[in-house]
Amino acid sequence: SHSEIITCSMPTGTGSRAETSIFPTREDMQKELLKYIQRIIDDQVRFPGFISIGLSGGSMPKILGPVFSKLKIDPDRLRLFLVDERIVEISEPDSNYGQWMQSLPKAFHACLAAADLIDMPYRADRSGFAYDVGRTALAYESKIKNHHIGPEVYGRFPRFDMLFLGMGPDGHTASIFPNSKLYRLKMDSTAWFVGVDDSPKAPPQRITLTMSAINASANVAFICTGDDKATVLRAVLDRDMQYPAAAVHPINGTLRFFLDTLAAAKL
Ligand SMILES: O=C1O[C@H](COP(=O)(O)O)[C@@H](O)[C@H](O)[C@H]1O
Repeated sequence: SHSEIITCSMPTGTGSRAETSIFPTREDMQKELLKYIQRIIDDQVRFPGFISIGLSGGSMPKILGPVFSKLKIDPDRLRLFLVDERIVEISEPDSNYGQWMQSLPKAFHACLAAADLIDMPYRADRSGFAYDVGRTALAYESKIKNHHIGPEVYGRFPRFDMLFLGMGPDGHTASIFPNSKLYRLKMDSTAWFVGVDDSPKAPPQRITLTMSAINASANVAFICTGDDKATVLRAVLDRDMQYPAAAVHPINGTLRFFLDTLAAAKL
């Protein structure tokens, strides 16, 4: 039926399971997202330090942004980070940061301040491939580390309390694209963020959290909507590794899928 919320625990192909929920309306999805975030916050708020949340762009800010207005948390306890960013002016619709600043309630704008650390001179220089995206990524990573605003660190990687990922119709997640050097050659080594200058989806220049850092997170949730995702989503849940989204598998954390009925049509 298209009118009920379906939640089940799906095998992910490696023996582990991911909780998958299918929502008939955006409002239903937002209610469940609120419960999910609030539950983790209530768990974490007892401990000192910040609660760190990584946010993706694309369609996500409009879905997840309004949820923050109903959260019960002192915004001073939250730190919001961008999972990936496109190298464009903040005022352009492609800017993930710009989109979040439009969708987040004002009380949470300062929590996203970490995104301001993305080096503006590179972002502002529009002369084609003159940017050094690698340097931009490294500068962002270093600033997060040096300002001590980052997530807790376990070993070499950040451990976000929550990480929200999207998935493109081509199976990319964050800005890790299928067939890219980054994905094929596992070029992320121990980096938290890396530069991408061959994104097949415009804009071509981006920075992205690496797969290793993604998989070090405590709670990872995908938010996928729209019928153009249905075929690939089926393959991702079957762990077809040609798709970067299929490589998301937190080493010591939870994995959750929030889907609308269109994205879930082939499950
Ligand atoms: O380019 C990007 O695409 C993905 C998926 O976006 P969506 O609009 O299909 O939901 C997004 O998660 C990522 O942050 C973004 O930079």
